[in-house]
Amino acid sequence: MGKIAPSILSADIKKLGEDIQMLDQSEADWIHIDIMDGHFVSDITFGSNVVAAAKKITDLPLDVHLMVEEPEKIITKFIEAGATGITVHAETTKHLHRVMQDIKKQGAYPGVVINPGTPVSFIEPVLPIVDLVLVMTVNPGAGGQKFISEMVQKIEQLANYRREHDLDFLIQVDGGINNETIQICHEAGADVFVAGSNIFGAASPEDQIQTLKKLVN
Ligand SMILES: O=C(CO)[C@@H](O)[C@H](O)COP(=O)(O)O
Repeated sequence: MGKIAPSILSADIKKLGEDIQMLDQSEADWIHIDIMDGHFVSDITFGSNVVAAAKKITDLPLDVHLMVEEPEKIITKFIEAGATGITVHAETTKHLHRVMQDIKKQGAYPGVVINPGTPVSFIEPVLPIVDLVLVMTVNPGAGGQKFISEMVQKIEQLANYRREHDLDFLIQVDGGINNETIQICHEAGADVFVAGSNIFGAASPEDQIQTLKKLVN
């Protein structure tokens, strides 16, 4: 069963609460929240207060994607705010293994993210202890970019690794996901599909979530 995780980066900030409530009533499986610090990526987005506010109005899992330097300094704040899972870029910390352990210890699922320029081999040592691997299919920092098709082989590589080593982490993809690329990623072995502009730019976001879900189920 493929899971759809709409990214609220593309929601209408003027009515973020309403958009989150709309997702809550839709067929979305998770809500994806992009946290940017203005250092690892150039933009700045939400803080843990947004996660805490979302938690009050939805029962959907809150999937927090940290695009921040030194994520170890802020994971506790986001978990206390209600994050169900935290994904951390492998490029942002010298202590990736410890951060994954700490996220788990604090009761959230640990996820590791790799940029398009980072190979799967870089995160092999943490694969046995993560619940999720996010393959960025665009360079992080903004919604609405074009899917980088070379990333499909990374999804296949991870799916093979998972099978060969009898592991059970989920494979998530993020960036440029639409009706066509979602099927390519699904066939390659991805399980969780983040989509921002494709959902919030649609005439009916609820219908588009349904369409994406049908394509992977
Ligand atoms: O993490 C990011 C961007 O850095 C994403 O979650 C985007 O929000 C995806 O947007 P679309 O490519 O689906 O518009």
